[in-house]
Amino acid sequence: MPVENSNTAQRRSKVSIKSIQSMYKRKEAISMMTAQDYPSGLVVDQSGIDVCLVGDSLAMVSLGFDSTNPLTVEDMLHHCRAVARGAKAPFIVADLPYGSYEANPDDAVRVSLRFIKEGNCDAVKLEGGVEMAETIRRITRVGIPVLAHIGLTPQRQSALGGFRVQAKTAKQASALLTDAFAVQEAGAFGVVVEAIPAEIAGYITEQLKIPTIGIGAGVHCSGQVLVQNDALGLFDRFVPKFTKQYCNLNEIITSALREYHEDVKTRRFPAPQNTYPIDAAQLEKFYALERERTGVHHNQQEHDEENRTAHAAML
Ligand SMILES: Nc1nc(=O)c2c([nH]1)NC[C@@H]1CN(c3ccc(C(=O)N[C@@H](CCC(=O)O)C(=O)O)cc3)CN21
Ligand SMILES: CC(C)C(=O)C(=O)O
Ligand SMILES: [Mg+2]
Repeated sequence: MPVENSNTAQRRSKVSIKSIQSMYKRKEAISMMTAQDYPSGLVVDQSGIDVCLVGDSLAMVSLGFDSTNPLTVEDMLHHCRAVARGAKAPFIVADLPYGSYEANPDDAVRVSLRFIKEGNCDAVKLEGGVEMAETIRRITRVGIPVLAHIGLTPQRQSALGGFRVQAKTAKQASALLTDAFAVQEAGAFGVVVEAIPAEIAGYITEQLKIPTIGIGAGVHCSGQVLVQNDALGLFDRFVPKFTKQYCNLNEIITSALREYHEDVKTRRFPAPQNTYPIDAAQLEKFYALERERTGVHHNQQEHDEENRTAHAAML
């Protein structure tokens, strides 16, 4: 099968904050997908997706934690750098890790600068509404675009009582709208709205003059985001209602690895085409050297015979 070489494939141009704003103005839906390493960043790049989120969900999908909270800044920077090597064209947003930005705006500015300077990202994302407005203002003031995240904020799952749908009551919906206005006013270039009723997300989208990026928030948002592992069927824990699984990579990969395992056991792999030859004269010479060294006569036919005997004994 011919494999498209990324060196010869045409490179699309870099998505900027300006292109995001122009998509929003044209009412063109913004597509965003997470990535956590070089290959997952590469496929986000190759599939034409606009925005690549290095989501802290990687704590769960790549590192196997039960929540996003244990992820450190150093962990996240390591993943961001790998994603950036693969996702050349998409606008790259880094999720600020839990505990790195909440205590005060100075911390938030410092850590955000690290994600631009050392993480090779274009923007940062942080969870919170009204209470994070001052922090968002401070980060944007030093020239770093901020994506806000309201509704289900997974880093606060303990206070929320788990990964629960938000804004299901009129009062909570009003509070969420207040959060949305606050992050917009603070200078966020967009806001992720997670796990809220579609009508509320649609209403917030109408009210704002910055794009809403929905995950479990219905079709009326300005854009959509999914965790790549969920979309590809490469995660073993939960399947949120809002996920659309486009393929089942877990199944495909497991069956491929089973086949490999069988090939090794049955010695179908490696086949001659996976094997390096040696010039016959050189091989004869080598055996001659060995005869001299050991005094034992040894040739390839004998060697093959030994292998067959050993294999038969194993079965
Ligand atoms: N793989 C993965 N995908 C995600 O979307 C994701 C993560 N990890 N980690 C961080 C957060 C956690 N998220 C989640 C996790 C579970 C549900 C979930 O199970 N929701 C229930 C509804 C619960 C209720 O009744 O309110 C569902 O059935 O969709 C939702 C969001 C979203 N984020
Ligand atoms: C689900 C998205 C929005 C996220 O925050 C993540 O992947 O961490
Ligand atoms: Mg996140």
